[in-house]
Amino acid sequence: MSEPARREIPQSDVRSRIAEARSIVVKIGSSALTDMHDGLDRSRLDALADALEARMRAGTNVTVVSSGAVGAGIAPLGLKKRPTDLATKQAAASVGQLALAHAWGTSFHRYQRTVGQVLLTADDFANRRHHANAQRTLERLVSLGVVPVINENDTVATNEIRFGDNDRLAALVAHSIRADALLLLSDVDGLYDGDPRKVGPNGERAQFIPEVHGPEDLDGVIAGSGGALGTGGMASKLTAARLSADAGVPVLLAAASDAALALQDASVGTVFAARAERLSARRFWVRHAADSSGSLVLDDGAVAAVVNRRRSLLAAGIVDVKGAFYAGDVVELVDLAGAVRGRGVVSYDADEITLMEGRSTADLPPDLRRPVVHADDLVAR
Ligand SMILES: Nc1ncnc2c1ncn2[C@@H]1O[C@H](COP(=O)(O)OP(=O)(O)O)[C@@H](O)[C@H]1O
Ligand SMILES: N[C@@H](CCC(=O)OP(=O)(O)O)C(=O)O
Repeated sequence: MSEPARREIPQSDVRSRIAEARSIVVKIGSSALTDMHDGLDRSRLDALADALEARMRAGTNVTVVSSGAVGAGIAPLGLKKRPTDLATKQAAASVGQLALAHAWGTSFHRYQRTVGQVLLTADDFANRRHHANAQRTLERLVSLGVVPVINENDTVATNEIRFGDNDRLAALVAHSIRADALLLLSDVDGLYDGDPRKVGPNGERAQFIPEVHGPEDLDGVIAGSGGALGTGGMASKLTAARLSADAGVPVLLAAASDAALALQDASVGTVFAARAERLSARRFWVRHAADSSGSLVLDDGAVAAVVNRRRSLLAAGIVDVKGAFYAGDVVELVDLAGAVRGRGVVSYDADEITLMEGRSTADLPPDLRRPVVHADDLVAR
């Protein structure tokens, strides 16, 4: 059978920016590294290490986020398919992570390159001290010429091992280490307007989207689920790409089998342009990294003021307070219909806001006249 024709992809500013990035985060999905029956695919890891090493030799700092621990634990545990219950998933991740880290070490050892394992949870980005420590470790590893290989710390993940978390984790890492580009390598060669595995009744196939510059380019796009090895599918990649674009980091989504070209000149896959105006580190943290500890329900006037006019939130527009939180915590700002319209850092404890809600500033005692959420600490959805 002849090779399918390579797609013609025009060069663009976003692609040049990714091709010339001095520091990149490369996230590799489970589906690109593991096979249900044979576990880790060593030849695919070797090919990825070849492409990553070539980019490092060209002068780029590379940080890897590697999924695949659960997938790599399936065969050694004698399981027939990806486990669905949390305890077995965590057991598989525990067994598989050791194999995964070892496999990366072996692949890079062919170049005398050392790898360092870093296990993180998204929660670590919500905790400023953990975040600062992780950031320092990652920067030090890179300055020592070591490839950090990051994965979610699955065995301590408190909720569950959510599919696709590593896409988000990779975007948080890219922001944290101030990377110039994020590459998401998967088993699909880019973004399509629908699931590329599906064929319509008249043989219609999903259309490839080479560049995304803003939400308008995603109109009508159906982001479907992932493969059998269990992942977040396209939806989690789009969320991660948006998060990264907010942070000012452009994204390339490509097939891991195209890693050599993706890393060499970004001439494959879909690119997501970064927003020209970056969110400040503080607002980025409020929107993406911090856990929310509760919520404030706002009346329509308050929603219009904070969402449309970017004003501070005053007590007068609050109709309800939910959850136990303290001054300095991040809360969700919810409208009367229950939709989340923003997030912000509160200046008061939940108990105090309960006493203040609905009251105009002039009616409040002098020590409670500051806005409940200052405009600088508030991000609209
Ligand atoms: N709109 C879409 N565009 C591209 N791929 C899609 C889309 N919707 C669903 N997919 C599927 O998402 C899968 C990639 O996601 P996933 O399996 O989570 O990868 P990974 O393991 O790399 O995180 C692809 O196999 C693809 O079939
Ligand atoms: N931490 C998990 C992977 C979670 C995840 O996000 O997977 P994927 O969507 O394949 O990147 C593992 O190593 O199996």
